[in-house]
Amino acid sequence: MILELDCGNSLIKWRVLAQDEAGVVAAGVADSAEQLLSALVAVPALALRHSRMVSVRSDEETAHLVALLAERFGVSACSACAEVSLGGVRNGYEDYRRLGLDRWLALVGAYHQARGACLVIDLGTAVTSDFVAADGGHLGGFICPGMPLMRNQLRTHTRRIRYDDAAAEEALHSLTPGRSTVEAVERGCSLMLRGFVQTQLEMAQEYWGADFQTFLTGGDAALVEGMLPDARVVPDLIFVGLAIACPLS
Ligand SMILES: Nc1ncnc2c1ncn2[C@@H]1O[C@H](COP(=O)(O)OP(=O)(O)O)[C@@H](O)[C@H]1O
Ligand SMILES: CC(C)(COP(=O)(O)O)[C@@H](O)C(=O)NCCC(=O)O
Ligand SMILES: [K+]
Repeated sequence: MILELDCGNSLIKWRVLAQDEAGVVAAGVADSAEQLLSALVAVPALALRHSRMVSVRSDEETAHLVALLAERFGVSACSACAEVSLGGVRNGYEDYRRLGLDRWLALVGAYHQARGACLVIDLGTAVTSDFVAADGGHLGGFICPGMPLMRNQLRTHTRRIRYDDAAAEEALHSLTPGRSTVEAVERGCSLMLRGFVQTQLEMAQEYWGADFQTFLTGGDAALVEGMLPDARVVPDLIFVGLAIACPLS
């Protein structure tokens, strides 16, 4: 079996594939390395032979996780690293090592599936967009705060914005003007994200007309899914790129 990990700033997304990479045996999200280990131990008949991972966390935190996996399961994880080009895509950053590895793998995965120009939007702790031209040239992208960061900034830097997570979820069932603090904040932040996404779409149209595909991924993709009926929602897009970055043989 193969263990795949995507360590974002908020959550570790994990899944276990059958040895032939054909199917997903188990999958989940974990808050911490400890929670990940408990979830893995609970997978029936777990027999890990390989592991690959991508992390945007600190080098220390990533190394700690690699060490834990080696100790507990005897696997040495392949960690995706920065590259100038991969899977037909050329990294567009001035310094290719500075592009977030999650962005890199998501856009490599998207280009692999689109085989043409694509716009990749990842809604997690941060929201990122990346533009890849039909010839595989990465044009660059944008980073802005995601939903968790926007709401926490408001909660932390004001005196009277206070509400719990359950109320937040409820508030997003509509986007009409808020009639309570929680509705006003959650809907306001959600509209900011939609405005960002709309701008990305317009920019892609300026570059490529109608000749591109939009990919949505990340834990908060559902917040904007409705405004992009033609987008491909691919929750495991980073894992598609990860398999290209760390092939088994
Ligand atoms: N099972 C879950 N547990 C917690 N948050 C979740 C879950 N599923 C989706 N989310 C949402 O995903 C967001 C985090 O997205 P994610 O793409 O995992 O971020 P990151 O890659 O930065 O860790 C959270 O803001 C939350 O709204
Ligand atoms: C932009 C990010 C913080 C997004 O992280 P995420 O929301 O997926 O946890 C991450 O890709 C990152 O640390 N990037 C390095 C800076 C850059 O891409 O320019
Ligand atoms: K992200």
